Parts: sequence; structure tokens; C-alpha cells
Amino acid sequence: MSINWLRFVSPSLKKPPLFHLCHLPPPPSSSSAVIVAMSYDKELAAAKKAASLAARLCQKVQKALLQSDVQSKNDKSPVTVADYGSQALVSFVLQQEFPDNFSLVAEEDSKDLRKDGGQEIVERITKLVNDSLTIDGSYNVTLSTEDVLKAIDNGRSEGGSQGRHWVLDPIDGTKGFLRGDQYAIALALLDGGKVVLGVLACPNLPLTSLSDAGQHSPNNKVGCLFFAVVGGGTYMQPLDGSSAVKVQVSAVENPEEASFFESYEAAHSMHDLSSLIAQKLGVKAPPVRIDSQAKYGALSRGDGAIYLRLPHKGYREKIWDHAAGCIVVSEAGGVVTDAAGQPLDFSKGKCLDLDTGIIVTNQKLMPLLFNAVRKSIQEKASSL
Ligand SMILES: Nc1ncnc2c1ncn2[C@@H]1O[C@H](COP(=O)(O)O)[C@@H](OP(=O)(O)O)[C@H]1O
Ligand SMILES: [Mg+2]
Ligand SMILES: [Mg+2]
Ligand SMILES: [Mg+2]
Repeated sequence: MSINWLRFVSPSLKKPPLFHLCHLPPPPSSSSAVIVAMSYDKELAAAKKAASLAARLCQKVQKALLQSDVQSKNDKSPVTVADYGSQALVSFVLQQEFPDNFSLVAEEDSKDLRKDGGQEIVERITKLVNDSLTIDGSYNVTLSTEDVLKAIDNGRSEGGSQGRHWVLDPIDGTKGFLRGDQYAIALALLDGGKVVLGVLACPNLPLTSLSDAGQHSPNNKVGCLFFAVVGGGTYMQPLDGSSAVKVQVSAVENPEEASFFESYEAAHSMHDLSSLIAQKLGVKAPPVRIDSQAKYGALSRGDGAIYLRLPHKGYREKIWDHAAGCIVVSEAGGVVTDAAGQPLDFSKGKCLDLDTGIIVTNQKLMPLLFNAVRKSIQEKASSL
């Protein structure tokens, strides 16, 4: 392997970039990998169930949002209802399944809901949660408004490197949700600071590739559930529950043939920097801009080959925005690092400590991408 990349590594970089590891022999296969994957079976089943129920709740709210005037009046409360409802639902389901030592790091809390005037919205959330819990007969319960507020606040854990912690983004891509575009319910499990399981429910993501010409046809079904357990690969199934297929990242080696994903929102990622990187790589296709961790899901099944997320200076990434996506892509054969080539460290609490941003691609393209990223960052800095 060429070691040209060393010229572009920042002086502070002490460890070699992660993609170096790609050239180590593969880990001992099948039998030990299966044992690792098997030990999270109960957790996986519960996570899939919780995320699917939450997806149904969100779909219901998004449908009402799109069919009413609310959106044009710019009233964001239905989104708040869906965010809180999804969090309460997932929190409740996981706590039922794992009553001992339950720890959840989640995006929302009930502070605003407990303020004066919050009662009506809490009642709406409670109705949504109760309707969703009883929808397929698996939970015969009726939660009170206080139960729902408590379930939301059970997501107040700080995470860390010890023990097990669930990590939840009840709606990732709130802006996409409001527009009627992509969003995801993202749930992961940390064990000893490492992501060992991830589930991504993407209610608006087409079941066929985003690069297919027919993806906007009315016959094209939407609603994907991606899931991965460490050592066990990544699978995708329709959210309606039919059977799962194993997925793999794109095998593209020539960057000219690669297409790349980035945030729809320019405020979330520097589009000028990603176009410089794409230019250096010789990428021909225009960027595919979509919201949320649906980008990780789409990448895991090879819809595109690269995801660039380069936030503006000062922004600190949260673990719930990447934990599920990261394992979904890496178990599908991809590599997720920061812009210095280091793996993402989910063991430090709610935030990730990153060099510049996050880059994702397959193992073959990573060295080229990494070079282009370092050169582009230096060029941008020297032009300021
Ligand atoms: N200035 C910023 N830079 C980077 N990410 C940001 C940001 N402001 C918000 N975000 C995060 O970007 C997430 C959406 O990512 P994407 O751009 O890929 O759709 C948001 O998740 P939520 O929608 O859960 O709040 C939020 O956490
Ligand atoms: Mg998010
Ligand atoms: Mg969110
Ligand atoms: Mg948010």
C-alpha cells in the first residue's frame, strides 16, 4: 500500500488512520463471529420492535402534518409530538424488556413539556404512545401522562465506557420530517463503550436503490429497516415486516464512478468543502443530498459509495446522530472515521470528539478519500 497519505496527516495525529487496519488479516471467521452476534439476539429483537413501533407513530404524525395546513403555518408542534412520542415509546419498550440495569442516552427530555401550557401536548403524546403500544396487541397497557414523561426522562443517561447503554435519536432529520422527506429512528446499543448493535428505521426510504430511475414511481414502496450486530453483518427488511436480506456497501474502486451523500441542510455540513473533495477524487455524479442517518442506510446497501459530513467550526456531533448508522455501514463492509482517519469513539459520553468531520466509504476507496479530504482541508484553510 502506498504511504502517501502520511504527508497529509495532521502533526497531532498519533495513531495510524483506521483504514490501515483494513490490511490486517480478517478476524477469525464464522464460528466466533456467530457467537458474538448471538449474544445480542434478545436486544436485537427488542430494538427492531421498538424502532418499528416508533416508525409507525412517526408516519401517522407525518401524514397528518402533510395533509393539514399546519406545515404551511410553520407550526412545529406535530414534530415535537412525534419526537417525544417516539422517544417515550422506545424507552418504554426497552425498559419492559430489560428492567434490570436499564440505561438510555436519548436526544429529548421532558423539561419543556412540564412547563405551563404543556399539558395539552403531553396528552396528545400520551394518546399517540398508547395507540401505538396496543396496535398489534403486544402490550396491553395504558400509560398515564406522568408515565410518558418519565419514559422520556429515562433517556437522561450520560453513556460512557462502562456497561451497556442504549442510544436513541427518536427522529433523526427533524427538518426532513417537516418537509415530508427522509428521517430515521436510530437506535444503538453500546457495550463497554463500543457500538455492538444498531437499528435504523427509515420510513420514507425507497426499498429499491436511490440510484434507480424508477425510485419516484408510485409503485415503488418505501419504508426500510436496517439492522446490524457486531460480527453478524448488516440486513435490510421492509418496515412492514417481510423477510430480511443481507446488504453490502458498494464495491466501486474508481472514484470517478462513485457517487456521494451529504446532508440536505447546508448548515449541517460544508457543501463547498465536500465539492472540493469530490473534485479532487474526480467524482462525476452530483451529490445526493438527503436528511438523517438514512444516508448510512442507503450507503450500507450500495446506493452511493461515499458519505461526507463536515460540520461548520464549533459544532459538536452527538452520539445518537451516528451510533446506529456507524455499525450499519461497518458491518456492511464500509469504513467510518473522522477526517484524521480515526474511528469514532462512542465511549466519551453524549458527544463525539472529532477531527473536523466524518467520512464514510468502502475499504478500497478510503485511502484515496482520506488523501483528498486532507488536501482539501489544508487548501481551504490556506485560502482563508
Ligand atoms: N450545525 C449543525 N451541524 C451539524 N449537525 C447539526 C447541526 N445542527 C443540527 N445538527 C444535527 O444534524 C442532524 C441531522 O443530520 P442530517 O443533516 O444528516 O439530516 C440533527 O439531528 P436531529 O434532526 O435529530 O435533531 C442534528 O443533531
Ligand atoms: Mg439527530
Ligand atoms: Mg432527533
Ligand atoms: Mg433535534
